[in-house]
Amino acid sequence: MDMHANKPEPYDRPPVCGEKRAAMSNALPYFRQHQSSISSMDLVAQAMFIDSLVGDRDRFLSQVIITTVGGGRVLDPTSKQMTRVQDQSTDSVSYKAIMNAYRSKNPVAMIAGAGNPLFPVKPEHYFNVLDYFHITDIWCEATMNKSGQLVKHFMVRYEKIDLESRSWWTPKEGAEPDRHDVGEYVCDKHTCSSCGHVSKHIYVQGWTCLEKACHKFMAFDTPIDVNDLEYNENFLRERTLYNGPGPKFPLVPELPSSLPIEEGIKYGVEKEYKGGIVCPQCHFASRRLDWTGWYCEKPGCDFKHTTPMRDVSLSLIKAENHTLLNKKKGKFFLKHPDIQYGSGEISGYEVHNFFLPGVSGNFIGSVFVFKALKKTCQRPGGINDLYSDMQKSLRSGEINLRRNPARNAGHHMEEVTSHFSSNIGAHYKFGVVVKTSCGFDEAPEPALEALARLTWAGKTATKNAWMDAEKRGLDVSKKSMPKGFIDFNEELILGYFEESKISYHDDGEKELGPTVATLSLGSPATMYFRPKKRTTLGKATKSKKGERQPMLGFVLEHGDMVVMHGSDIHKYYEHMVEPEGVLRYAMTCRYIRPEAIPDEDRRRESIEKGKVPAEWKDKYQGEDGIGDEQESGVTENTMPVSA
Ligand SMILES: O=C(O)CCC(=O)C(=O)O
Ligand SMILES: [Fe+2]
Repeated sequence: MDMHANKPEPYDRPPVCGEKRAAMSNALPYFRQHQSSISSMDLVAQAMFIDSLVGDRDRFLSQVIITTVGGGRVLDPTSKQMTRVQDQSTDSVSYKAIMNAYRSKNPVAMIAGAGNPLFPVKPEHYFNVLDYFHITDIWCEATMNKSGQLVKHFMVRYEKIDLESRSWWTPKEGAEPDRHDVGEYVCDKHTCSSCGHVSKHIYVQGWTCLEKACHKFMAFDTPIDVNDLEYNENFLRERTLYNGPGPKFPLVPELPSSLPIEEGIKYGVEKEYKGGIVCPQCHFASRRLDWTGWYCEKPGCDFKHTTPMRDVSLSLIKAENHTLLNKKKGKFFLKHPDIQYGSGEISGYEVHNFFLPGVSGNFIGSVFVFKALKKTCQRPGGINDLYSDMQKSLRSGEINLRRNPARNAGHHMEEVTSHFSSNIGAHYKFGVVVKTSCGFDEAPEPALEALARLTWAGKTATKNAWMDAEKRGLDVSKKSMPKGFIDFNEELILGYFEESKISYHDDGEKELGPTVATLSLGSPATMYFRPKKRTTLGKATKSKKGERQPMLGFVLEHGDMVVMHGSDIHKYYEHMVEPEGVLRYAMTCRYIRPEAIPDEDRRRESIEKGKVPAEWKDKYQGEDGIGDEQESGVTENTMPVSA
C-alpha cells in the first residue's frame, strides 16, 4: 500500500472492506467470482473489481470511473507486463456481461483494490466496495502497443447512481471534487457522415467516429498519436439521469438469520450458513471459518455472530441416502478391471475389498470398505448414538472445528478448505496445516470412540488383506503393505456443511504410516480414487491437464469405515470425497512416524500426545462379540473370491 502513502485520508469508510478476496466473495452475493474482475449472473455484470491493471485512459473519480473491459491481455515475455497483441474480442464473457448490464441498465457494484495506483485516497484495506454505478458508455478505441501494433479494445464509463451523497473515496478535507449534477454539462454527439453511427465527442483532440467497423474509426482531422488522446472535459463532467431498476442486492448484506433454524425449517449447516458476513461494527468482510459461527476477521474487532444448530435427524440422513443411491443406481461401485475385488461379512459389517495395482504389475495397496449393518447403527452405544454425541460435542464447543488455509496462506487471495477440521494426537500436516488441539488423554469421548472402532477396522483390514491375497495368489508389495498393524497415534476430525467436499489429494506426507482409516457419520458421500498424472495407470480424461478417470468409486453411508492399507496408494493414487447432504463428519486415524518428524519439539509433543489411553486401545471388537476370536475366526468364511 506504499503507493498511497502520500494520499489524503478518505472522507468516510467504505460500506464493505476486507483483506481477503474470498471473504468478499463469500459475503457479497453480487461478487461471487473468486478470480475475475467482473462478477456476473446470467451473463449480466453485477460487480466490477478494479485493481492494479490500469491503462492511461482509466479514471477513478468521485462520480465517474472509466476502465477497460477486462480480459484479452497477455503477458509480454520481455517486459513482463500485460499487453494486447490483438483486437479485443466481443465473444468474451466479460464483454457480453458488461454489454448486457449496459443494455438493461443493471446497477453494477464497483469494488476497488489497494493495488490500483489511481486510488484517490489512502485505503485502509485491500478490498473496498465503492457504490452502485450504472454504465453510461461503452466504446471501442485503438491504442498502439509496444511492438507498434494498433489494437482495438473496449472502454467503459461508469457513473455513480446516487449523485446526492458524497463519495467516501474522496479526500476528507475540502469540497467533493468532480461533483456535478444532471444537466450541468452536456457532452456533444455527432453522426458519422460515412456510417451513420452516432458517437460522443470523447477526446479533446476532436470528434471521431467510434464505430470500429467504419473506415473513419479513430480518424481525426489532424494527425494525432492515439496513445496521447485525452478526455474532453464535458465527457467526464456530464451526468446522466438514471432510470434503471433498483439493485438486486443491498450493498451491505444482512447477517444470516436464526429464524429458519428456530422455526425448524433449517438446521444451521446449510450452504447459506457457510457464506461470509459483513461486520455491522467495522464493515469488514469475514469468512465462516469456525464451526460455531462467524468471528470478525478484522484484528481487534470482537464482533461475533452465531446461529443455533439443530441436530440433523436420522430420518433426513435416510432420505439423503435414498436420493444418492437412486442417483447412483443402487449399490454403486465404479471399478476398473485392473482392480481385484472381494467381499464378505465380518462382525456386523458387509465388507468390500479392492486391491489397487501399482506400476510394475503387482498390487500396492488395498481399500477396505466396512459397511455398517442396520443393527450396528441402531444398538445402544452404536453408530447412531455416536453421531448424536458428535453433534452435542460440536454444539458445546468441546470439539471445535475450523477451516484452514489451503492455498496462498496469508495472501489476499488465500483460500481455505471447504471442510472444517481439528486434529488430535500427533502432528499431521497434509498441505493444510491443522493445529493439534489436544492429546488422546484429554480427547473428547466421541473421538476416542471413533478411534477404538477404527483401530479394530485397521487391524481387521490389514490381516484380511494378506490372508485374502495369499489365498488368491495375488502378488502384493510387502514394502508398501506391511503385514503387521501399527497402532494409530493421530486422528483428524472433519466436518462438512452442505455443499462442502474434499477434492482430489493424497494423504502421503513422509511421516505417514501405511494404514489410514476413516469413519463416516451423517450424510452419505461418494469416494473416488484415481491414478496420479505421472503414472502409467488408468485412462486419461478428455481434459487437457492429463488428469485420469477415477478407477474406483463407492458410496459411503452413515457408519461406514474405509481402510486404506499401503503407503504406495498415496504415491500412485489420489482420492476425493463428495458428501451429498447437509451434515457429514469423517474421523480419520493414522500412524505418524515420530522419527520422521524433523522438528524436535514437534516430535516430542507427537509422542506424548499420540499416546492412546489403555482402556480405549482395544475397546471395540466388532459387533455382537463375533470378532472376539479375531485371530482365527474372522477370515474363514469371509472374502470369497468374486469378480
Ligand atoms: O471425508 C472423508 O471421508 C475422507 C477425508 C480425507 O480424505 C482426509 O481426511 O484425508
Ligand atoms: Fe484423504
